[in-house]
Amino acid sequence: MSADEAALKTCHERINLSVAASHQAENGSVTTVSSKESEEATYAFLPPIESTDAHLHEFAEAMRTVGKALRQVAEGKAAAQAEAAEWKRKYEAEKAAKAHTHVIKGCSNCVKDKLEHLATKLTLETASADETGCCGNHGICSRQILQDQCPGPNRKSDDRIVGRKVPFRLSWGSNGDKNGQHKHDFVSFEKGDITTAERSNKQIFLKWDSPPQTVLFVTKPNSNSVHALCSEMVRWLKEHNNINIFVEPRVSKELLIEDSYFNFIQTWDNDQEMKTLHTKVDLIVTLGGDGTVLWAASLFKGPVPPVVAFSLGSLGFMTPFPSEQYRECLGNVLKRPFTITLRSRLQCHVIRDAAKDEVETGEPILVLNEVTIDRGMSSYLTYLECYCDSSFVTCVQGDGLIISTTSGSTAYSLAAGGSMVHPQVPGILFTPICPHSLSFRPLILPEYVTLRVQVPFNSRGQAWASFDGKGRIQLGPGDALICSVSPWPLPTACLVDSTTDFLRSIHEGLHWNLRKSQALDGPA
Ligand SMILES: NC(=O)c1ccc[n+]([C@@H]2O[C@H](COP(=O)([O-])OP(=O)(O)OC[C@H]3O[C@@H](n4cnc5c(N)ncnc54)[C@H](O)[C@@H]3O)[C@@H](O)[C@H]2O)c1
Ligand SMILES: Nc1ncnc2c1ncn2[C@@H]1O[C@H](COP(=O)(O)OP(=O)(O)OP(=O)(O)O)[C@@H](O)[C@H]1O
Repeated sequence: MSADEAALKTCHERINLSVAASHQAENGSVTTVSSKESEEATYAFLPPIESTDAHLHEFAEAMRTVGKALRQVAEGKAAAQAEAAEWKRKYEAEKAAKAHTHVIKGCSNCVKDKLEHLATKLTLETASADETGCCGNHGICSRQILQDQCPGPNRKSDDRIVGRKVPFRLSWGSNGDKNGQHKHDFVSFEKGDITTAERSNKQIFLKWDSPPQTVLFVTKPNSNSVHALCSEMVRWLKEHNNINIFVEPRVSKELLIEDSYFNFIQTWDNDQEMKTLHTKVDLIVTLGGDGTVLWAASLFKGPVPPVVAFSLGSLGFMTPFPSEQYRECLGNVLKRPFTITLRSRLQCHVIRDAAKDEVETGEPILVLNEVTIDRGMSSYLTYLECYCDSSFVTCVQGDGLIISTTSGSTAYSLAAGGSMVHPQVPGILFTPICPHSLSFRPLILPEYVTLRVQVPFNSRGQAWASFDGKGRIQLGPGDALICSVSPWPLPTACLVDSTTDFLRSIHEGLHWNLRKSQALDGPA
């Protein structure tokens, strides 16, 4: 072997070592090596080569540059990961602090004590009604909590418009009741609002303690048939049931232009007033398709009153009530117990330049169907790093990713190959959009996890997040989206029950597994 060949071999070996070190660095161990040490190591691997061969010299220089570039990439990634971990820690701390404040603000003692009291009653008391009208068995009454509400800063001004919400009770049933599991499994209240502190896996029934007094109408815009039905239903509810009516500001104007008869309807003037709607409204009626239910859910950033969704769209997965029979349907819902589906929602935070900035303290964006991160107008693949709690899930390379609720499983996620999931199943769907990989199957994760989707610093393109198909937000390298299940689900009234309604929607809406039956004649 000549001196030049020997020098070239040494050079190759050292470059391989350098590349291996960079790979190791990418896998996380780089955090133990300072950048200076790393720089020195690179030069130690590749000392200047004394050679008269110009090509060999050029080659060695090029390889040194490659080694340096690899090191820089690995170090950049490791730094980003370290900073991302730090930001997640801050985020969790902030969340914990907020939760603590919330509990204190919400007069934790009275609510918690009542819940504990009610839970004890659930297990101890007999089925006979007590003096508050609560059976104390197989359910929770909102009455005690409502009667004992802590005075809030806006209490007086809120009460001026309409009275308090009427109390109701939730109960559940399933064939498995005999095994006693129900003792640990209940839907809870916070000042009369439905939450999923402990999610029920049973069919839930809602029973008013006294008839509802206030109904909010949410209607699809620009539709004559919807407008006509809305005005008819408002009249009927007022005249036959003496119900207070709330409508959106747009609808209020339309109804008042139509007839001064509608002077009694109420609306809101600004976001602040809108935020207190849940304290005044007993029931929401939607007139439209699934998009109108999504819209209604988006008006409530916290607790949502039960929704009765009338179908005036083409598909209607979440709109089981036939609008032609509104008198019968509304009459039943106002007077009799009815079954509800608790549809979980996702709360999303966009964190800018995740590795560096402080936690965004803004309100979360709530979605009922899904949050989508896609490539927008870009013709490049999206490149997204996904984490589930502190575990790395995968890198998405493709058109994007859908993080969906079970209610959204029949929407965009389904179109991208995700499974259809019953809306009461507690889970989060993780569905890639056109992944450039043969083995990227969709996942369903448990409901308690927090997902983080991050655009890495070395991503070629931008990414775009959209929420229930609306409100697109651009995500640049370093930005991240944090997503977890909200404590505020959307309770939707069922026409029959949760499962019957779900199966009807996939049969009628999608013609699921519709196939002509085989003829009897044929091979024996
Ligand atoms: N390729 C796709 O299938 C695709 C693409 C974009 C958006 N979407 C869906 O559209 C939703 C927004 O709905 P929109 O009405 O405001 O927009 P839209 O008017 O464009 O309607 C989209 C369609 O999705 C249906 N849909 C909505 N939610 C559904 C659900 N939970 N289950 C079954 N079908 C559902 C609607 O009935 C409608 O037919 C998004 O949340 C997303 O899930 C689907
Ligand atoms: N109250 C509202 N205010 C503003 N926009 C609304 C409202 N209700 C619905 N929309 C929007 O109108 C669009 C159409 O609504 P929706 O999906 O209910 O009707 P549709 O398209 O006729 O029904 P389907 O989707 O079943 O065919 C949706 O994008 C939705 O976001």
